[in-house]
Amino acid sequence: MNMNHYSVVIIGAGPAGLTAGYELIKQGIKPIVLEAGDKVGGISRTETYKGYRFDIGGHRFYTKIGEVQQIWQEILAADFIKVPRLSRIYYGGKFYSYPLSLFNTLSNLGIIPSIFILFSYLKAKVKTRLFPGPEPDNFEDWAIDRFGYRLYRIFFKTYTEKVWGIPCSRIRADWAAQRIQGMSLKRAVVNALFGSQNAKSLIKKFDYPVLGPGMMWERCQEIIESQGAMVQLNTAVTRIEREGTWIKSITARQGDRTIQIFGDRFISSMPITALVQRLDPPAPERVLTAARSLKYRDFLIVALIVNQPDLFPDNWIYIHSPEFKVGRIQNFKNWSAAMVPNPNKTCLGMEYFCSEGDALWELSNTELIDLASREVVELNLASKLSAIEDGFVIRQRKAYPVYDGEYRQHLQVIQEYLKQFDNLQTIGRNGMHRYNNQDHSMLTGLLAAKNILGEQHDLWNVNTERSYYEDFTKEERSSLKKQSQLEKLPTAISSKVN
Ligand SMILES: O=c1ccn([C@@H]2O[C@H](COP(=O)(O)OP(=O)(O)O[C@H]3O[C@@H]([C@H](O)CO)[C@H](O)[C@H]3O)[C@@H](O)[C@H]2O)c(=O)[nH]1
Repeated sequence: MNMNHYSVVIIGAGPAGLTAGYELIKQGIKPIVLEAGDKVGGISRTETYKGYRFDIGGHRFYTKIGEVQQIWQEILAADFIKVPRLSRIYYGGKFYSYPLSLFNTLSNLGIIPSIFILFSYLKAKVKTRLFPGPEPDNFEDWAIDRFGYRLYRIFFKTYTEKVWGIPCSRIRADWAAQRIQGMSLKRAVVNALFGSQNAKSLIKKFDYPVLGPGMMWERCQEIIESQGAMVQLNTAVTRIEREGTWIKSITARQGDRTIQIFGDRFISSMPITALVQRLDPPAPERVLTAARSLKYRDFLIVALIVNQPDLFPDNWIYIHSPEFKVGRIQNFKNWSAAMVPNPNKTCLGMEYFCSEGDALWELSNTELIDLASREVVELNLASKLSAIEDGFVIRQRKAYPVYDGEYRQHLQVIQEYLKQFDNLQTIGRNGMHRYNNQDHSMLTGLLAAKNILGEQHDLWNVNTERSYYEDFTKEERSSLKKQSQLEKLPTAISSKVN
């Protein structure tokens, strides 16, 4: 067995792990990064099929976190493009602009249903004013309180249930509080009427690496390696050896080789459940039980190559209608023209939310490509089946940590146990079982590295203390703009690499 010692060992080369590595090398520490997969970027990687590039989901680069914006600029400044945001919701045979536009919404819904929606909204408002109760703990009650039943049914229930595969009444309100708290009907109407005149508005343009999000992480890997640190791919952690509450080493499989890596400090972005289950000697039974009880939602994407140049103008479309299994459709050339090798063709990402082992997950690739092809034609987004030339399937395990009724207490048990380990920090989406976006995952990686350098940050507060929402005030927007102009100046690291 091969054995080595490193001052810092990082598990996972997704956005969180690589950000930790990047910060450490900037400060002169050379960590080793171990990645189970064959490429870097985690869920933010870019896959390629016959020259067509696609995301696992869609990855916009926008953030309110100055430090993250700075890292993006340092790594990729010249290779970002500005992409206009356009997305719509498909429901009941109609397309709704998103964010909602008053005229489009009213004309799609019709006057009478719109009046019913308004009354149901007012009913919810009157109820919460006259009979204020405790904050609802499930998503259904949370959304009805804020939007009224009818709006909830059209714009939240069906899509949310597709994403999570469980009824909205079984999803904790924490999820909504983290993702959609800032929205209200009143605000949607003000936005629709006054657009950018409104104090806060959703971003209309976002940054995107010209070759997809994976480009950011491949470049980050290059920078880390150019400074003498190592990113080892195809390296799956199989055991984490501990002495009490001190991690001593990690055993990993690299093809048919087994390696053991000793370290002083460990940072892990692997799923927190797997981390706990790989501890040796094993964690206490109550911690293992908690780990077995946390759940994930999986995801699969069917990339369809269509022999038509322009199918629709959106970056992506949400498919709320329950009669379609597809949840969201990405049109990658509308993110960056360089994502498709032939401008006369289109590559769509048909996204299906599912759970490993369920009927969708178990379909063969051919069946999935047939299903996606049929659905895209029935949605009138592609003209005919014969226009679909080819397809490719990617299955992504553990795409989303599930916030069901019990997750909090299970996570608490694991968190309390892991907090006793002085040389281990968990970061990132699955590393903390928190539905982070890329920027918040990166921030946990950045702060973990800073902790190693002597600062003291509580990673479990990230995303609860820093705002998630993608609406920006004019002040926030102009401060980030100023900052990114400053950051276009080469820094020590980016000038070395470029
Ligand atoms: O045993 C294991 C298990 C996993 N890995 C690798 O760890 C990487 C984790 O990356 P990722 O799942 O992408 O998670 P991370 O928190 O670093 O990144 C976040 O970014 C966004 C995302 O891009 C959506 O916007 C999201 O918040 C998080 O995904 C991955 O490469 C695994 O293969 C391992 O090495 N060993």
